Amino acid sequence: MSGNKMRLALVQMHVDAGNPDANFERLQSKLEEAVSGESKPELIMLPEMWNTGYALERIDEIADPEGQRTKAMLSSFAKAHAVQLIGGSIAEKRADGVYNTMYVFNEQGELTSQYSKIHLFRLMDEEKHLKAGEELGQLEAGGAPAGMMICYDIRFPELARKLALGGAKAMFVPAQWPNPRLHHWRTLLTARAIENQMFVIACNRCGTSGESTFFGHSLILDPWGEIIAEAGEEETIVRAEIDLALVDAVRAKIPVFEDRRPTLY
Ligand SMILES: O=C(O)CCC(=O)C(=O)O
Repeated sequence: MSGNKMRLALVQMHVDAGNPDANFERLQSKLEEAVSGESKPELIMLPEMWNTGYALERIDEIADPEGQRTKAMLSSFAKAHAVQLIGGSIAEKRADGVYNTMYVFNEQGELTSQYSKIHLFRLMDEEKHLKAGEELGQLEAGGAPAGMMICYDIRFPELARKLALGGAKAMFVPAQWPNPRLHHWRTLLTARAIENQMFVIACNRCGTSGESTFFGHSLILDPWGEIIAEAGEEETIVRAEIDLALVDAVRAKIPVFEDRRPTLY
C-alpha cells in the first residue's frame, strides 16, 4: 500500500449449491489466479455464502462448524501471500444455529474482524434456516476504518449511514444477488456510495443455482458514485486500485455530514 492507495481484487465466481468440497477447490484456484501476475492485490474479497450456496434445506448439515475449515484455508492463504482477505461470507454453524458470516484476515493470517448478516432475506427463506447477527461489521482496510454489509443489507440506508458516521470510508459487500434485479443492485450500491461519500466494493457471485441465475456485475464505486470497475456475467477477477484520500476530498467539497439535521430526523 502506498499512502492511501490500495490494490483490490474481487473473486466473482460460480458457487455449487450444497457442495462445499467443490467450492473450496474452486476458490483455491481463484485465489491463486488473483495473486498471479504483476500487479499483486493488497486486498482480496469473495462473494456471499461461497462455501455452501443457498442449499438452505441442508444448511445445518453442510455449514462449516465454527468456520474452522474456512478459517484454516483463508488464514493460511492470507499469510502465505501477505494479503488482506475479506472472506466473502460463509454458512457458519454455531451452537445456536447457522449464521451468514464474513471473516477478515490480515496479512499475517490473523482473524481481525467478523460480521454476521443482520437482515435476513425472506424472499429466499433465509429467516427459516439462518440466525441473524446482532452486531455491526467494522474493519480496517488500507489504514482506514471501513464497514461490512451483506447482500440484502444494502436495502437499509440507515445501516450504511451508521457505519459512515462511525468513520467508515469504504463499504465491503459480498453478495449472491440474483436476476432479475440488476437495476436494484447497481442503483442501491451507487446510492450508498453517493449519499455516504464512500467507496463501495461489492463482490457478487455468478452462474446458476436451481431456478436462480446470478448476473455477477461485481462493482467498485468511488465516493462520487462513479464506476471504477464492473464485471460482466462470467467468472472473473475484478481488479482496481482505489485511493481512500478521495473520500476526504469529496466530503470537503460537498459537506453532507456537516449539513445533516439529526435533530429533525
Ligand atoms: O435484496 C435483493 O433483491 C437480493 C438479496 C439477496 O439475494 C440476499 O440477501 O441474499
